[in-house]
Formats: sequence, structure tokens, C-alpha cells
Amino acid sequence: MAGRGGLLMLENFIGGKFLPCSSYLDSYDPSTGEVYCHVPNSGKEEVEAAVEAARAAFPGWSSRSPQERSQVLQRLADLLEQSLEELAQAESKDQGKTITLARTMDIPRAVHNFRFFASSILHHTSECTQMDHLGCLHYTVRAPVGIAALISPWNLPLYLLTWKIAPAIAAGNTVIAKPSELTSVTAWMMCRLLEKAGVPPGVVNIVFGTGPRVGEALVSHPEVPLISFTGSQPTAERIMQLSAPHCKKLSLELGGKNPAVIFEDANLAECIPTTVRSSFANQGEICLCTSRIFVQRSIYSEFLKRFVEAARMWKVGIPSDPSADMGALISKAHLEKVRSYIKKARMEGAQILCGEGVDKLNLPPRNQAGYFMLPTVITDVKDESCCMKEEIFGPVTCVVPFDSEEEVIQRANNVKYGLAATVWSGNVGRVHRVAKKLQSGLVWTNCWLIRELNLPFGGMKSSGVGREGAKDSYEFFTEVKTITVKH
Ligand SMILES: NC(=O)C1=CN([C@@H]2O[C@H](COP(=O)(O)OP(=O)(O)OC[C@H]3O[C@@H](n4cnc5c(N)ncnc54)[C@H](O)[C@@H]3O)[C@@H](O)[C@H]2O)C=CC1
Ligand SMILES: N/C(=C\C=C\C(=O)O)C(=O)O
Repeated sequence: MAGRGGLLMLENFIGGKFLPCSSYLDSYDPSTGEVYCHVPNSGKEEVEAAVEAARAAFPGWSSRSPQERSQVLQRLADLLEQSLEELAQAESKDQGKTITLARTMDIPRAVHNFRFFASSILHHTSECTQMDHLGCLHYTVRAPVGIAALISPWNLPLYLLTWKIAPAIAAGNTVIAKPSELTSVTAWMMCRLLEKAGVPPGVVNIVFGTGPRVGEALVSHPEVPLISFTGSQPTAERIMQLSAPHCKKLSLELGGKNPAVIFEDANLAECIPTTVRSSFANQGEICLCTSRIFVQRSIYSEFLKRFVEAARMWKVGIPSDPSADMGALISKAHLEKVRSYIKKARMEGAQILCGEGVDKLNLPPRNQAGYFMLPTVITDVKDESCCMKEEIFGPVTCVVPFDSEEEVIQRANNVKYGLAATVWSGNVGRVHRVAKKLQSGLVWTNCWLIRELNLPFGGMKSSGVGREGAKDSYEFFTEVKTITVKH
């Protein structure tokens, strides 16, 4: 919808209707730095309206059979798929990611999220045990919890929002979703498909706006008993504080400082391109991206040379260029934050081998004010450096040598996060041993980001609380009850 100055103007989606808001935020095109869209700056009033709509829709939706809900999800998946190109274009423009990534990863995964949970909801069973000596039978039943608050970040906008909406509504909850205020467009576009898919009014409500205003109103609302959040650790802490008085159910998917552990028997022909991708895909703005690369000393020099050559080949371009490997970072503030780590690394005496401040970025004149930076490789950096400890969430990766298996496990685990790791070795025994000892919710060996949605996804330590996936999401989005029958 066109608004002020011909710019796109989004509206909240509450109770099946698009509703304007009394104030709006500017949303920027990361590839030019220009405002191109206005996003509702919602607050308490909009959350109240959404809670009312979600409450009214709950009895009808939760009493439908899983088969009926599954059919609605399947239709929504089909409609999203029919709009794949339009959604990919919008995601790429709004987020700064390449059109190729939006076409091949973000939107297909959003479609798959609905198809996957439409299917998995049909296959859950409950537990039953017997105590014959007491004449008792025990069994469990599960029921949807109620109104779910779903808060998602800006890095994989529709991908992560649908990863929450699909299991929540498949299990019979109604939802109030809040996408990041920086990337709201594809969520709004999806709302246009809900009625046609057969989603009843009030089952999916979307309120747009900032964390402190609408996010806090949502997570502290007494009638919202569960929250699924993906984002930063400080925000998760705030959500925990606000929800504590109500003992809400929480699923928190947070950041990472993910190691790649590369042994001397690794297949470098596979390892190097995959580790370039795991470091720089989506501008390094994926919580699963590699940001500490530990390489066994005997292959360190060779690895470093080949890795830097490959990183230099990783093409930074405007998001609409289908040959670009990397687009623009999300915002000016984020670009500055990422750059500040390179500055700190230099001050600490580390070497920047390629990228920021070393190589030249070539951009068309129209994109000179966009939030671009080159893939950057840091070395000669200490494990205690902030570049090796903190989540940078940009196209920056550190490479350091190691000598032994025990040493590298200890160093890889020596951060507060525990989300994802990769291990590269041709020795099967070592791969299993190291994977088991890494403090990480996910370990990919000789590969990266191959997702099996049936299995638990999430992190340990400061990387989160809880897991999501077929069974885990079902358990999170339902409340279980144990019933005992004496016969
Ligand atoms: N999955 C991940 O690991 C992600 C990590 N990050 C990390 O977080 C850093 C900051 O990015 P942000 O966008 O600021 O992340 P954030 O955690 O502030 O934002 C994530 C979502 O939470 C909402 N939010 C923010 N404050 C809130 C509050 N008080 N109550 C309720 N909701 C709130 C935001 O509006 C957004 O929808 C990044 O540089 C990166 O390091 C960011 C996005 C995803
Ligand atoms: N949570 C994030 C990525 C999840 C990926 C997946 O489920 O496949 C993130 O980057 O924030």
C-alpha cells in the first residue's frame, strides 16, 4: 500500500483486518541508506486489540482437528510458494540480503516451515503407562496453551517468523507476532494471504513496531502465557525479567560465537568453500555463522592462504545482482558496530588479512551510502580478544592455529555462547569424540547448515533456553496433563 510521499506504508493485521496506526517508523533500504517504507509504531493499545482478537479466535481454532488445521497450513504454504518471487524481491530489498539467497533459502524455507508443521502435527502420540499392581492406568493429554507471543529478528525475517507461527497455530494456539521493526515487509505481505488460505480472523495477528514499545507490551501482557523469541541475549534477559512475574513459558533462541575446528586430515577442497560460506553467508548475519576458525598448526599456513584467496572471491554486490554472494548489512548502526570490532582488533595488534580497510569496495554511485562491507579475515588474535569472545554478527571471522585435540576443545568451549560448531576431519572416531565434547547445541561435521527440522534446534549456555523442532516445538506450544485412571 502506498503512503506518505509514495512510500510503502504497512498496517497492523489484527482480527483479520489491516488497521492503520497513529504513528509510524521509517524503514531504510540497506543498499542505499534511503527511507523506503513506513512501519507502524504500535504500542499497548494495538497489543490490547490483538489480545482481544486472539482470545476470541482461540476456542474455535483450538477445537478444530489437527487434520483441519493442517489443511489450512498446507494452503498457506501453497500461496506463499505462488508468491515466492515477489516475496524474495521484497525480502532482499528490506533486509539487504542477496536476491539469490532470498530466492533459494529464505522464502523456500518459509514455505517449508508451513508444509513441515502441517505434516508433523498429524503424527504426535501421547504417553501411557500402567501400574497393574495398583489397578491404575496413566496417560498424558496435550492441549494448546493459548495466545503465543512470537518475536523475531531482522536477519532471516520471514524464515524465522514462520518457524514460530507454523508450529504455534498447528498445535491450536492463536498468535500475536512481532517481526523486527527493521524488516517488517514480508510479514505484512503474508497477512494478505491468510484469509485465502482459510486462517480464521484472530488466529494470526501481527503488530509492528519496536521492542521497547510494542515488544514489551506484548511480553508483559498477563493474557499471553508463552513467548518464543529469537534475537540478542540482552533482549532475552529483559524478556525473562518482564515475564517472570507471570511464570510464562519461554523459548529463547539467542546468539553464538561459533567455532570451526579444522584438523590436518580435513578435506580442504570442501572445507574452505564451506567455511567461507559459513562465515559470510547473509553478510555473516546468521546466528549459526562461523566466527572463530581453529586450524591445526601443520596446515595453518596453507589453509590461511587458500581461505583468504577464497574470501576475496566472495563477491559483495547490490542485493538485486544475482551474481552477488553478499549484500548490505542491516543498518548504519550495525555496520558501525561491526566495523568497530576491526578497529579494536587492529589496536590489539591483530592482522587484518583481507576486507575492511585492506581491500577496495566497488559500488555503483547510487549505493555508496548503503551499508556494505567486505568479507574480513582477522588473524594473530588472542582468545581473550573481544573479536574472539563477542558475537559480531557481520562478515568478520578470526583464524587461529591449534596443536592438539584436547587444547582445541577447551579453547572452542571458552566462550559464554554454545550454539553451533563445525568439525572438519576425515577421522570418524575423532569427529564423534570432538562433536560430543563441544559445548554446542548443534554440531555439523564436514558440512554446515544442513537442517533436519525434526530434530532439536537451539543452543546451550548463553545461546538460549529450550529447543525448537517437530517434537520440541509441539511440546513447547502445548501444555501437558497426566491423567490417572483407577480401574
Ligand atoms: N538469532 C540471533 O542470534 C540474533 C542475534 N542478534 C544479535 O543482536 C544484536 C542486536 O540486534 P537487534 O535487532 O537489536 O536484536 P534484538 O534482540 O534487540 O531484536 C530482536 C527482536 O526483539 C525485539 N525486541 C527488542 N527489544 C525488546 C524488548 N525489550 N522486549 C521485547 N522485544 C524486544 C526486536 O524489536 C526484534 O523484533 C545483533 O547485532 C546480533 O549480535 C540479532 C538478531 C538475531
Ligand atoms: N535462529 C537463527 C537461524 C535459524 C536457522 C534455522 O532454523 O535453520 C538466526 O540466525 O537467528
